[in-house]
Amino acid sequence: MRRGFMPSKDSEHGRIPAALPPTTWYCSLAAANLKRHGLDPVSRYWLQLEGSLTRALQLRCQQGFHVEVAREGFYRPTREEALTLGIPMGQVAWIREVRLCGDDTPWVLARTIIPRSTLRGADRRLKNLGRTPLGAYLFSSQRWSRGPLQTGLCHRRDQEQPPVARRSLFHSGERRLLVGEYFLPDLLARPDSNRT
Ligand SMILES: C=C(O[C@@H]1C=C(C(=O)O)C=C[C@H]1O)C(=O)O
Repeated sequence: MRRGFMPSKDSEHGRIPAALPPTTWYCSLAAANLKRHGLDPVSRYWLQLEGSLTRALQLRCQQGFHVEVAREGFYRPTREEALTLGIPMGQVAWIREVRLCGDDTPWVLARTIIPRSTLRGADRRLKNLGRTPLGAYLFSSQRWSRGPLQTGLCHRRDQEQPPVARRSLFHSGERRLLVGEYFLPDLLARPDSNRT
């Protein structure tokens, strides 16, 4: 196994970052752009895209789209994530980390933090998504809506890790969850990447 990577049972590519890179979050694309001048047009496109990311990726696939679950379970969010969600420090939450793959290639890494208080009633189903994309659940529901998108600049260890990310809170009444989406170089390098 190459250092810093884990093997993937499902992917033939063997280029899958095991851990998400540390990321600095900015309240807008404009704020992030002040730090990293000249964010390229393809990154800007994905960072600002409205609606379901799953759906947008599915539209770019020739052979198919699938979700690979890297880990799912009750874990402790970071302090910063707990603050962003307004949950007590140290309280465990349901954490889901996945790879969104187009044509068998990982295109996006996603990390979702779901507080325990969100896992009630019908939303208990959020623990049982498995390979069903979270976007299919959130965007088919009338109850859930998305807050503003933050832009993340990633501090990567190597060129195979995602350079940029975006993050937003989803709300349903008092319930919240936090979705982070990290764009991998294979997606950003596609010639049709920012064509709708
Ligand atoms: C929020 C969405 O759901 C996507 C699917 C995810 C999952 O299955 O865990 C995670 C993040 C998203 O990119 C979306 O499609 O926009």
